[in-house]
Amino acid sequence: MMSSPLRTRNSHVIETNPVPQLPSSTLMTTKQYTEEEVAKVLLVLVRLKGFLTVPIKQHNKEGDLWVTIDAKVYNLSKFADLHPGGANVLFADGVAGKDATQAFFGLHRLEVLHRPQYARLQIGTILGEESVIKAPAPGEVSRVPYAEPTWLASGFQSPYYTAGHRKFQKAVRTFFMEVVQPAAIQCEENGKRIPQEVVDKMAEVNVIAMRLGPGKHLKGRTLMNGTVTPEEFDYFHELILNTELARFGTRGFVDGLLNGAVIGVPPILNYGSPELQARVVPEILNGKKFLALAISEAFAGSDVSGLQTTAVRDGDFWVVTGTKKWITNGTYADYFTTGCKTETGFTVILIERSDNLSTKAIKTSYSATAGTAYVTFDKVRVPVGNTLGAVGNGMNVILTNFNHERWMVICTALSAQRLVVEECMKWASQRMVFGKPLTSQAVIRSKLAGMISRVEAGQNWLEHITHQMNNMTYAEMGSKLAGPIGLLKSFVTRSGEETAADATQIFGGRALTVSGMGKVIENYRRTSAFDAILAGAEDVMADLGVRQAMKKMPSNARM
Ligand code: HEM
Repeated sequence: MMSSPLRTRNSHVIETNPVPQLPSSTLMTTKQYTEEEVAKVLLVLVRLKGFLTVPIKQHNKEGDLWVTIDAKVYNLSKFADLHPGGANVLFADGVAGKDATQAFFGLHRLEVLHRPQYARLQIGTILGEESVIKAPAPGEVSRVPYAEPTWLASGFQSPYYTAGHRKFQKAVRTFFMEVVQPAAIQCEENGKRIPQEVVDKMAEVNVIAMRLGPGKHLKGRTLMNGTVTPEEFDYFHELILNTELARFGTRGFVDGLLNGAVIGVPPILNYGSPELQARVVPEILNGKKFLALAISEAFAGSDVSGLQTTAVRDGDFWVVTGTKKWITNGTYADYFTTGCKTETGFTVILIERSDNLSTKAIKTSYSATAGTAYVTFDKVRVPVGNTLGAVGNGMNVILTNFNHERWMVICTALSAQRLVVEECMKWASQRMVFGKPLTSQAVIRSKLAGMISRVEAGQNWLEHITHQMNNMTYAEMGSKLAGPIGLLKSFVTRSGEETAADATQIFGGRALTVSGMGKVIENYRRTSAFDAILAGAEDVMADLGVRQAMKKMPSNARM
């Protein structure tokens, strides 16, 4: 009476006898049933006799269409006409009523199956077969080779990271995947600023404060629910934060994630008066107010000496007039850390938004979620107490601040680059051409070799510099690391452009569409140039590195 299920990998034919054979039927619902419920289900199924006797392969026609993908059974009968790829493809030989796993993953990202409107098309699983294709759970590291920095790969050691860093990394990844990633994807698409509830949650675990790096501003704060103490927090913790937040393939959002504060608050911490710090810093670190760094102008970018915004003294006030361009987070910032021309050189002044300060969004080729603005100061009156550092010492304030900003850009740029490597590794393995995976082509493997080598070289250099930062004073960093950081930034962004070009070749037309298989590559190809410009143009960075080295050439050095 009991016949055993017969199934082949390709057809999923399963013959069953009607009633007592439920366990060996073609599918088993994912819901867990009690014995009592099972009995009820059996009764219902008895009435639907045909259901148990029809093998999956016969559900292959209009109005009755099933496919299996990775041991899960999907009923596409009603969906076929709504399918974005058209109904015809679903009725093709090798798809309708069959195992469509390979066809599906050649055309869709796994996340498609997780979208609620599609997840509900799943009506069961194939008995005795395990679903093997899974997205990493929140906090989990990827097992795709080179998808993670080596210190996170199983079996590898690192001289830099402690057990504490590992614990922190896991907590940060979980937090970012659960709390930030959904907002990142939405904001990247709709161009809106980061939602306040996400900012509040980040403030709760002190992400905003930690992104400014180690220092006294962390004192008394509970970091990532106590995973690390303020005293233990070092630049490797900050590197981890920067790495994790750039893993979503949403470059505009990386800047939208309050980068203005990351680059604009350090001058207040390092040069602001205690009163100013006490008034302004807590509300920013608690996510209640926003800040932007306002240095670049239409008149001057990397050549800060050409700035034209002026600040003129009038009693206890500065009167600031001028414009600033490309100001990240500027559209919604409450404060602007602003580089101004004063009588005796340059001075950095913290300026609060007021009626005389207006901002206008600038359309860029990355998402408006970054809040890129054109800022106009129309005789804005600012208390002299808002001066950051000595009057005339602004160039020093700006230049020392650049080190941390550029190092942060390197961290996020490398993380985004590594994500591209992961995408290419996956795609080259799952994409079939002429009956073989893309990886069977030597030219593809050669491109992968190039992109892996570049990201690994950048990572190792970054970790080496980060180690120096942990062991130097702020002033030492300024004098010793400006050159190496400039060179590394230039190396990483140049690598990024090569990697974007290689990835585009590997993904072909898919790299040109903002959704679907190549969406990460499209975003990266379109936005990697931002890293090569923001915080110092690539060529200027390379030149800075060499100029700094030349300054240190011993006068008696000869060949
Ligand atoms: C559960 C089953 C399926 C769902 C929910 C689904 C959903 C989708 C969605 C949402 C898209 C739009 C592009 C994207 O977001 O990736 C799409 C495109 C497409 N789908 Fe499906 N699909 C399914 C199964 C299949 C199968 C079995 C095939 C077999 C050939 C197929 C062929 C296509 C094609 C050719 C496109 C257009 C791809 C492109 O423009 O690059 N789909 N599908």
